[in-house]
Amino acid sequence: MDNLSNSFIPSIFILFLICFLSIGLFLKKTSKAIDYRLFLGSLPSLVRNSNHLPVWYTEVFCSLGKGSFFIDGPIFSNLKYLVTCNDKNIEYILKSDFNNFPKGPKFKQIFDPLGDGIFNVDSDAWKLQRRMAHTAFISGEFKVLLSNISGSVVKDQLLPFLVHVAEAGSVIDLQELCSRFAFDVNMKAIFGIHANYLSIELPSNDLAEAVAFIQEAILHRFTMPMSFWKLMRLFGIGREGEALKALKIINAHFYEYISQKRINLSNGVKTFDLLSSYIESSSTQEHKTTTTASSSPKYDDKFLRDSMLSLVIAGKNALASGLNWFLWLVSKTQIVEKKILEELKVLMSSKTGMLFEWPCVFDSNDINGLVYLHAALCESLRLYPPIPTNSKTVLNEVVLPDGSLVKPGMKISLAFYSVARMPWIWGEDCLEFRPERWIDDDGKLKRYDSKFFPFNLGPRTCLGKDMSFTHLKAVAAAVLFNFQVQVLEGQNVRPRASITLLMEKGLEVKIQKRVI
Ligand code: HEM
Repeated sequence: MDNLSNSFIPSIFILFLICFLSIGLFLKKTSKAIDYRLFLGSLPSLVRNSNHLPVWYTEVFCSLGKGSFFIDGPIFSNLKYLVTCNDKNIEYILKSDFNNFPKGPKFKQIFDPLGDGIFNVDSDAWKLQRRMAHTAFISGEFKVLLSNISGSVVKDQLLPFLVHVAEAGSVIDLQELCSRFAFDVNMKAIFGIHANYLSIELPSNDLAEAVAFIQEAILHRFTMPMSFWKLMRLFGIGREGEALKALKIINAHFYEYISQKRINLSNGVKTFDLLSSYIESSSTQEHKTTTTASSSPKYDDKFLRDSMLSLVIAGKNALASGLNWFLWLVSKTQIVEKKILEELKVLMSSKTGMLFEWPCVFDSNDINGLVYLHAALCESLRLYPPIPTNSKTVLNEVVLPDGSLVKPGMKISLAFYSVARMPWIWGEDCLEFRPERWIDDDGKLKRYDSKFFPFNLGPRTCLGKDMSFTHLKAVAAAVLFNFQVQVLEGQNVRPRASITLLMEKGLEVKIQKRVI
C-alpha cells in the first residue's frame, strides 16, 4: 500500500499539473485580434504580432470596440502594461498629469547608448536638457540657418540627384533617399557639417550607418529579457557586439566634431549650429554654477556627445519617415497632388510670371505660408505618425479618463498610430487621406491639438516641429513640382516594427520629369 501511494500520489499530481497547464494553454478569452490565455496571458499574441505592433494594436482596439487594453505576461512574470489610443487618456498622460508619467528607469536602460541626452532622461536632467535645446531652437539665427539648409540641400543635392535618376530611368528606393536627405540636413543643423550622404554615387557613410544600426539594436532590446541582452553586451556577442562597434564609430566622430568646434570657437571662428549654441550656453551655465560645483551638472564633452546624439536620433529617422509616407500618399491620391501643384503654380507665377525654369527652386520663406501643402503634410503625419508609439511609466496609482486603473511602475504604451484610425476620434472618414479636414470655411488652417499627437503634446512636445515643417515643405515642393513620382506596382506597402514608422521593404519608385 505504501509503495502504491508512493508512486500514485506524485503521478496524480503530475497528471493534474499537465491537465491544468493544458487547460491554461488552450483556454482563452478571445477577441478577433488578441488571446488571453490562462497562464501565458496575451504574450503569444504579442510575440506573434511583434513585427507590426502599431497595426496589431489598431486591430485589437477595433475588435474590442474600445480605446484601451492590457497586455498581460505569463503568470508570475510581473509583465502587465496598458496600451491606449484614447485621446483623452493621451492628453491626460502627456499634459494634464505630466509629472506622474516619466519615461522611467527601464526606458533609460534600453536607450543607454544615448547616455543622458534629452530623449533619454526625466526630471531635473531633462529640464536642463530641455532648457538648453529650447534656447538653441528658438533663436532667430537658428531659424534663418534652417531655411538656408533646406534650400541648399534641396538645390545642390536633392534636385541634381533626381534629375540624374529621371534621365537614367532607374528605380530608386524612396525611403533610402529620404533617409539620406534627413541625415544631411540634420548634420548641417546640428554640427554645421556638410555630410553629402545624398549624392549621385550613393556613397556609404560609416556614421549614418552606425546611427541606423544603434536604433535597430535598441529596438531588439524591447523584444527580449533585459538580462539576456545585457549578457550579450557583456560578452560583446551578436547584435549587442555589433552595437558596441557602432557606438565606437559614433563616439569617434562626435568627440572629433566637439573638439574641432571648441578649437574653432576659441579661435573666434563662429558658425551657427546646435553644437556651437550648446557649447556657448554651457560655458555661461558653468560660469553661473561654479559656486555650487559639487551638485551642478558637468557641461563636458560627454554631456555634449549625449546631447547631440539625442538630437541626431530624434531628428533623422522621424523626418525621413514623415517625408517618405507623405510622398507615397500624394503619389496615389491624384486629387491631392493636383491641388498641391495648383497652389505651387500660383506661388511660382506670382514670383516669376508664367515662365518657369526647370527644375524650379522654391524659396523656403514663400512656401512656409502655403495652406494646402501644410494641411496635406498634417494629414499625412496624422495617418502615418513617424513615431508610432510612445512609452511612459506610472508613478502614482491613478484612474485614467476612460476608467482604466494604472498602478505604480506599470508601463503605458501610447498608440499614436491607432488614434488616426478610430472613427470615434477622427470621424467616419478617418482612414481617408483628406487634407481638407485641416482647412476651415475661411480657408485658414484648423488646429486639433488635443487629438493630433505626431509631435507629442505637453511639456515634452517635439522641439524640432517647426524645423521639420520647413524641411518637409522644401522637399515636397521641389519634388512634386518638378517630378512625377511613380510607385512601382505590386509592392505591399506596410509599416514594420521600428522606433520610427518605416516601410517594411522600402518604396521602389521611378522618377519622371513633370511638365507643368
Ligand atoms: C517629422 C519629423 C518629426 C516628428 C514627427 C517628431 C516627433 C517627436 C516626438 C513624438 C517626440 C516625443 C518623443 C518622446 O517623448 O519619446 C519628439 C521629441 C523630440 N524631438 Fe522630434 N520629431 C520630428 C523631427 C525632429 C527634428 C528634425 C528634431 C531636431 C533635430 C527633433 C527634435 C526633438 C527633440 C529634441 C525631442 C525631445 C523633446 C523632449 O523630450 O523634451 N524632432 N519628436
